[in-house]
Amino acid sequence: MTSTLIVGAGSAGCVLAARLSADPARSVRVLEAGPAFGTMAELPFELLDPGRLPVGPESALVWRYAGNLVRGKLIGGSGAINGSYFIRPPAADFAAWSAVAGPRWSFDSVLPVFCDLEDDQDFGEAPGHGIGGPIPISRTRHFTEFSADFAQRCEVTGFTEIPDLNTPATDGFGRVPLTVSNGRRSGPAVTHLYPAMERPNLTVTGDTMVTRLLLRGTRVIGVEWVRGRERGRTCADQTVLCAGAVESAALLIRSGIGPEPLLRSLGVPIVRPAPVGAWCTDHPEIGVEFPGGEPGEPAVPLEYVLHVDDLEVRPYTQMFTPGLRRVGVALMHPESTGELTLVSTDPTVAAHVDQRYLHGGRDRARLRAGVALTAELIGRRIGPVDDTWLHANLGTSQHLSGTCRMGHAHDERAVVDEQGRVHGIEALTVADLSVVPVPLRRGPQATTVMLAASIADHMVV
Ligand SMILES: Cc1cc2nc3c(=O)[nH]c(=O)nc-3n(C[C@H](O)[C@H](O)[C@H](O)COP(=O)(O)OP(=O)(O)OC[C@H]3O[C@@H](n4cnc5c(N)ncnc54)[C@H](O)[C@@H]3O)c2cc1C
Repeated sequence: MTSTLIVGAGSAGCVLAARLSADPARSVRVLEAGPAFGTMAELPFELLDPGRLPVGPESALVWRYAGNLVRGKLIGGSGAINGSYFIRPPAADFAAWSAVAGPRWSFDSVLPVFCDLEDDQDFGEAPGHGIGGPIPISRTRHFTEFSADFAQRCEVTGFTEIPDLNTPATDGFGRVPLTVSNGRRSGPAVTHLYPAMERPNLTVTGDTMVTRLLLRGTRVIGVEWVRGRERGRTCADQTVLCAGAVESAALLIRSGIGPEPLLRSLGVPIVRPAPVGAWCTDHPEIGVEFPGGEPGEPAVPLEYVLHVDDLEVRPYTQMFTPGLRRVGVALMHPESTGELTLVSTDPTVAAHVDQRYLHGGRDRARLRAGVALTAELIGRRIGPVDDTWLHANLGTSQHLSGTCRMGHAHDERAVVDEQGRVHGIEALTVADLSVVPVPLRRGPQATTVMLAASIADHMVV
C-alpha cells in the first residue's frame, strides 16, 4: 500500500486528502498543527457563521506574522476562517501560469476542474459552470443597506452590473460568489475532509506541528513533529506539503532546501539550493475609512465588489474600527514582489515576510487611482494621497502566494515542477497556494482548491 503523508489540513490539504483517500489502495495520513475537531458537530459555531472572521487578537485559531498577516491554524486552514469569497481568476492569469509551467495550467485545462468542484446554485446550468460538485456557490440576495448603496453608486458612476463574476472578466460590479450554503460557511473541511473522515485508510491528527522533513540524501522519507511535549517521527512513501504559503516555505528552509546564503546564515546544512521565499506576491489593500453607522447583522463580510482593470474595490459590511465604515481598494496584479525569510531555525519563531508592497512606482500610481475612484464612489474628499498616506493606510488582503513557485528546472525562480514536485528532491510535493507562479487577479481560494484537486488527480494516475 502506498502511504502518503500530508502536512497541513488547510484548503489544499483537505481536498488532497479526500481525493487521494478515495483510492483504498493508498493510506493517507494528515498532520495538522491546529485543532482537528473530530466531527463536524464539534466545530465551534463561529467557524460556521460566514458573517464572522474569527481572526481578531483573541483568536487562538490563527498563525500570526508581522504586518497583520494571519493564516488559519485548524482543520480547514485559512479556508475555515476566510471571507467565503470564491471566484475564478481570468483566463489571462492562466495564460501567464502555463507560459512558465506548461499547458496543464492553461485556462482550457483547469476549467473542467473548477466546474467539477462547483455546485453553483445560481449559474450551475450555464456553459462553463458546474453543478452537483462538492462546493456550494451562491450569491447574497438580501443586502445590507451599505452594499445596496455602493451598488447604486457604481451604477450612477457609469459601471455595468455583471450578474455572474465567474464569466470572462470585464470591468463592472457584481454580487460576490460565496461558498455558503443554508447560511453556513462551507470551507474545504466541510465540503471535502469531514465527508471522507470515516474511510479506514485516512487518518487526521490535529495539534501536531511538523518541524522538519526527514531526508535520506535527497529523498524525503517522512517528517519530525511535536505534539505538546511529545516529539515524534512519521515516515511515508510520499510527503505532500499543504502547510500554506508561509509554513510550507519555512519547512523547506528548515530542512535545508532554500536560498544558499539564508541556509548558511541560519547554520542549516544545505540539501538543495532553491529560491524558496524569494518571489512571493500578495494583493496590497488600502483601507479607506469614513464615519458611518452600524451596518446591521451582515450575512458575509463582502456582498458586492467592483472590478476596474487590476483594482478590486470592496465595500465591507463589517466594522474594523468602531464608528467607521471601510472600503478596501486592492491591487490585484502588482509588479512588486516580496521575500520570505527565517530569522531562526526554531519552528516557534515566526517567518518574516517583507511584502515590499509599494516598491514599484506603477503599483503606487494604481493604488492612488483606486483611492481617487473610491473617493468618487463614496462622495468624500480623501488625502492628499502621498506615499506617507499610502503607507499609513496599507494592509494585506491575506492572499500571500508564490513562495515555492512552479516552473521548469532551468527557471531560476522555480522551486517545484508542473506537478508540484520539488526540483532535485525525491518523494516531496508542494500542493498549496505557495506554488502559484504568477499574481492572480482574483482572491485565491477557488484556485487553491482547483490546484490541490489537479495535483491529487495526477498523483492518483
Ligand atoms: C482572514 C482571511 C480571509 C480570507 N478571505 C478570502 C476570501 O474571502 N476569498 C479568497 O479567495 N481567499 C481568501 N483568503 C485566502 C485563502 O483563504 C487562502 O489563500 C487559502 O486558504 C490558502 O490555502 P492553503 O491550503 O495554501 O493554506 P491554508 O488554508 O492556510 O492551510 C495551511 C494549513 O497547514 C497547517 N500547517 C501550517 N504549518 C504546519 C506545520 N508545520 N505542521 C502541521 N500543519 C501545519 C495550518 O495550520 C493550516 O491548517 C483569506 C485568508 C485569510 C487568512
